[in-house]
Amino acid sequence: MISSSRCSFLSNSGYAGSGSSFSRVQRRHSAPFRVVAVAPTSRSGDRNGSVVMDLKDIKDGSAVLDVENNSTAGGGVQDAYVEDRATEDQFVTPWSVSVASGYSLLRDPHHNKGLAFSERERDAHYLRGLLPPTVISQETQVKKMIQHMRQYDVPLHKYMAMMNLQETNERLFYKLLIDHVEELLPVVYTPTVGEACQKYGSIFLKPQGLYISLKEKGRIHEVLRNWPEKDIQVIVVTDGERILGLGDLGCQGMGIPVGKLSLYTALGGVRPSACLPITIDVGTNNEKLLNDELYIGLKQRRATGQEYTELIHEFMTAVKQNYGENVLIQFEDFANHNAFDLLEKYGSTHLVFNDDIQGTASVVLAGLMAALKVVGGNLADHRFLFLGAGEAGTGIAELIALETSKQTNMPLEEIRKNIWLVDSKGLIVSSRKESLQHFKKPWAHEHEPVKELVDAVNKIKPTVLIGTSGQGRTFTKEVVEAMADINEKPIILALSNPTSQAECTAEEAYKWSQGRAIFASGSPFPAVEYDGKVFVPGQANNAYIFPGLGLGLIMSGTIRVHNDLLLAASEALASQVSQDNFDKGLIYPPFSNIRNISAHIAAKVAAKAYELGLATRLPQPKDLVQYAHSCMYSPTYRPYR
Ligand SMILES: NC(=O)C1=CN([C@@H]2O[C@H](COP(=O)(O)OP(=O)(O)OC[C@H]3O[C@@H](n4cnc5c(N)ncnc54)[C@H](OP(=O)(O)O)[C@@H]3O)[C@@H](O)[C@H]2O)C=CC1
Ligand SMILES: CC(=O)C(=O)O
Ligand SMILES: [Mg+2]
Repeated sequence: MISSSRCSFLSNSGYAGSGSSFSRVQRRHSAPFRVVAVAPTSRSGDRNGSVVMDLKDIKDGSAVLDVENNSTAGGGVQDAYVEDRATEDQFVTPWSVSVASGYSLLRDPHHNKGLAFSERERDAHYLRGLLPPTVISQETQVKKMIQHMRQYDVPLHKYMAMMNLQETNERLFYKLLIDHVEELLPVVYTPTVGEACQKYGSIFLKPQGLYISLKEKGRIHEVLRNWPEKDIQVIVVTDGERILGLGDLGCQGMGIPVGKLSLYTALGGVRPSACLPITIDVGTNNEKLLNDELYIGLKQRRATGQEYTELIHEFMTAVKQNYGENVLIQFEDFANHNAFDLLEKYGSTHLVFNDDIQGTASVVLAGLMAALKVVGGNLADHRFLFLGAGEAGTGIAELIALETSKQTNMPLEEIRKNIWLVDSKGLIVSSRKESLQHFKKPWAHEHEPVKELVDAVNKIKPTVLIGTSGQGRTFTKEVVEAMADINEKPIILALSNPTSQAECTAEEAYKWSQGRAIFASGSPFPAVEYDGKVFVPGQANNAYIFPGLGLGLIMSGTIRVHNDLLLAASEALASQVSQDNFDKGLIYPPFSNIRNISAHIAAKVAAKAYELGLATRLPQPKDLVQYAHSCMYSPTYRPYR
């Protein structure tokens, strides 16, 4: 056991984003400057394939090269980098100065502090005159920014303002998000991120994340090396085929990995420079996008079969080569015909986690564990019916079965018989078994065919109804009323995202059950007043789980995800629900306390990983909760020397 509970691996060596290009070079203005050309070929062996050049002269923190006075093609200014004087068909080199000072410091999102630069820093870093004279604290900046955000009526405008802040001042972005998490989560995450993905082509200003398309086949290792950070701990990757409940958005799905990773940092404390959002572009089958001149992705139909498999395999191999065994790869919003196979294929060779299958399962199981404290009984006493038998539905069903089996010592096959699923063709029953996708087969029980959900409710008589269909308003009045007829306190979870795809609204669930439903949804709904009582609906979203789970895996150096780690995460989350939360009708704790919750989840996950021998960071810290806290990134500004 190590005596210290301080984080020993997530070093923030003085500056935010310690792996960034600016941290590798001397920052003081008296140090020798280098000019870096962000050129595609590598001459000097410098990182990123950059070309390092000697300078003839340095003036006021800016670099001046001795260049020949070529003929001009417009411009005519004595520009140092030849760009203005090159003829239009001549090649120019995209120069940038690689020391964060002065003007470039203000434009470096990792180090920019805006008006919070102190008087001393303004002198030391050539900022005089580049900022208005006032100096304000980060707290005041947060106050100012939240007022700014509240001025926008349109959620998408808030989203764009938040993305702009992330690209301008990363620490302020995270401080704002952490301090106002309940207000801003629906902006950077579901539901607004869904609309942002749908309109990504037209709102796209600056690229975020890394794009790997079929064009890069055979060169993925090289493409990964173009990313400026080397010390990557978490990758969230999508191929954009099932973005929330919005279908195939192709390359525009990038909003999802970007959003999920901002939650890894804000909710789970993984430092931003260790997070890498990736979109794999194999084309899209979305006709609207294929015909949209503003579409940013490959305009071709999706590659499938061997072409798809080879690209993904090259990607998985390159990730391990570049970042090692311990990098966590989170698969996000793949279509189910690929998602289960990828998880199965890479589960034994990589640290992979499918958020839609596993993260969703863990968060829902936690909600159920909490709900049973209100409703009574054990998992084995309840009967479950799902609308939707894909990644989320069958993932949740399997984890419920696993936990019930552990609690009762009954075989999984027996327990599964209490869990029923409906897909687009109706109730999954044994007569359909031959034609079912492999992940549905374990749920094909003996029963006559049933087409409609309301009939399935009346026949199966579930105590818990879970929506994972991606189809809005499918929990109709008849369905909710049937649940309320069967149960004193029906548990109804409308998990589909974004809000437009939720199986029912919070208001509908409370109204149609006469205020008796225990309700939670994937996207947030406001509180509802019914019959003089205020009901606060909870948010059953995997965002409760993946940041803490990820932190637990990273801080323990765990090399494989095991179902017991998901169960540990569920237990940790369920244990954070207080009596006060229950009194308000909540089965999840509020997001306002999420960093503390994530630390508890991380600690439980790490403890289980150590117990199973999956953790490689030894010795095991004594106090894992304290250790998790100490590993968390803080967005507070650092003083610059
Ligand atoms: N709250 C959360 O944390 C999470 C929420 N989700 C949400 O869950 C939804 C589903 O995701 P996922 O499971 O990955 O998607 P999948 O595509 O894997 O599964 C969707 C399932 O819904 C079924 N379905 C579609 N239309 C109907 C219908 N009209 N009636 C009955 N069943 C229908 C499909 O049937 P068939 O197989 O016959 O096509 C399929 O079984 C999405 O909206 C997603 O946003 C997902 C992950 C996490
Ligand atoms: C929340 C999530 O992962 C989804 O809706 O896909
Ligand atoms: Mg998802």
